[in-house]
Amino acid sequence: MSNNTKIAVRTASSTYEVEIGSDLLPHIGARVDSLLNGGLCAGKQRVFVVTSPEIWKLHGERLASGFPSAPVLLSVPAGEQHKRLATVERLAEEMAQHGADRDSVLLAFGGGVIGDMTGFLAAMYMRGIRYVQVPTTLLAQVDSSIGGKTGVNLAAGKNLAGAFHHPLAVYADTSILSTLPPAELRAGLQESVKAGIIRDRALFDFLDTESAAVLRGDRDALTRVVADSVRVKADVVSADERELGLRMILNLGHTLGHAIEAATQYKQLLHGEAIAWGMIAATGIAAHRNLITADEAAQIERVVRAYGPLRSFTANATELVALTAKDKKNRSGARSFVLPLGIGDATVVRDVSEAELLEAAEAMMSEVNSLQVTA
Ligand SMILES: NC(=O)c1ccc[n+]([C@@H]2O[C@H](COP(=O)([O-])OP(=O)(O)OC[C@H]3O[C@@H](n4cnc5c(N)ncnc54)[C@H](O)[C@@H]3O)[C@@H](O)[C@H]2O)c1
Ligand SMILES: O=C(O)C(=O)C[C@@H](O)[C@H](O)[C@H](O)COP(=O)(O)O
Ligand SMILES: [Zn+2]
Repeated sequence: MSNNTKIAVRTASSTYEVEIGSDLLPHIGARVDSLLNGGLCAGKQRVFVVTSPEIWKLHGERLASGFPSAPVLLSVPAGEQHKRLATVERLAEEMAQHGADRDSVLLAFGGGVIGDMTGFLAAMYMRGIRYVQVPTTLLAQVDSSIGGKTGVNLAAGKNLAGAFHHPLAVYADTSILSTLPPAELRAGLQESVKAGIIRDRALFDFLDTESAAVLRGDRDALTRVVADSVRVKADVVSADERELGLRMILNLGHTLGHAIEAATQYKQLLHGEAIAWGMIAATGIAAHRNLITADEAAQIERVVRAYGPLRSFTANATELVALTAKDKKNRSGARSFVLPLGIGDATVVRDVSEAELLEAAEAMMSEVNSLQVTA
């Protein structure tokens, strides 16, 4: 426990810590009780844990063992297709039936899907209650549990309904990652590759040279990747909480990635897999514009593919470009697009034309379609 890493997120609206360690689960109850000034032990406040049956079965006992009394469980099925308003409404009704009040605290115990929905539930239940993030996937530990972006998907597009609402704290227990399916680990690592590309050359190089250790789940390698990725996210969010400028760089690969997810009804690719395609397309656009050297563009593509495989999906380029019109970064009709300038640096441009985007989407779909033929 003494070797735990603590990284602060400091925004205008709140300050909180991300604690990363390898045996945190049984200690989270005490941490939360202390954040609530003893309110749990005194029986004054109640904790509602949002989780899935699979995650609870694997790790619930270790989490529950640290709480003075058993938390109320709110269950959601696994899968991105459940990240919808209907699920959040059902959870809010269950909370009300259990007598949750404004002093109740939600705890998100799952991956990004559960984290995003729990944060949104916390933002809207009785107009806002507190919540804690206990991320159980690599993706959630390195990215989604931090920064207060909460929400759900609409049929019209990804994350189109939501709110900014920060957690009280984030507890990332890296030992939980040992049960994560390899495909989920790989997909989550794409967000760390993204963090390296936009802001941290050393992290990118580590992911490049140590990919074998990282992919076999070596504890030390993963702990370093989690801590370095969290530092990138915490720094960016602390500088621009509401995504008015700098924070948009966290969206590298997401404009086309989100379009892929919406076009495939959130069922064919994992989030990290979709943004991997998006990062390759964005790097292609940057290379065409001579914003990045051919050598660095090739390195990015190689590392993204190392954390693949990039899997095929069913969509067409025109449809994908049309879906990017719903991107939340677009303002007053102008498209915003994140491009890498090199390894460790990225920018937002506002002049990517529809034709340029279509060309990149067509190049991507030609590879996707060739994968379908050979599969
Ligand atoms: N809010 C943000 O800033 C932000 C950032 C990045 C991504 N996201 C969102 O996060 C979501 C993706 O999150 P994800 O990749 O964690 O997927 P996920 O939440 O769907 O979890 C992936 C799968 O892993 C299982 N699982 C979780 N923990 C496990 C464990 N320890 N052992 C075994 N199985 C486990 C889950 O049951 C699920 O089937 C997307 O909706 C994406 O939009 C949000
Ligand atoms: O925190 C952010 O800001 C991000 O963009 C992180 C992304 O990895 C994440 O997928 C996020 O949910 C995307 O948000 P959105 O606002 O583009 O829907
Ligand atoms: Zn993402």
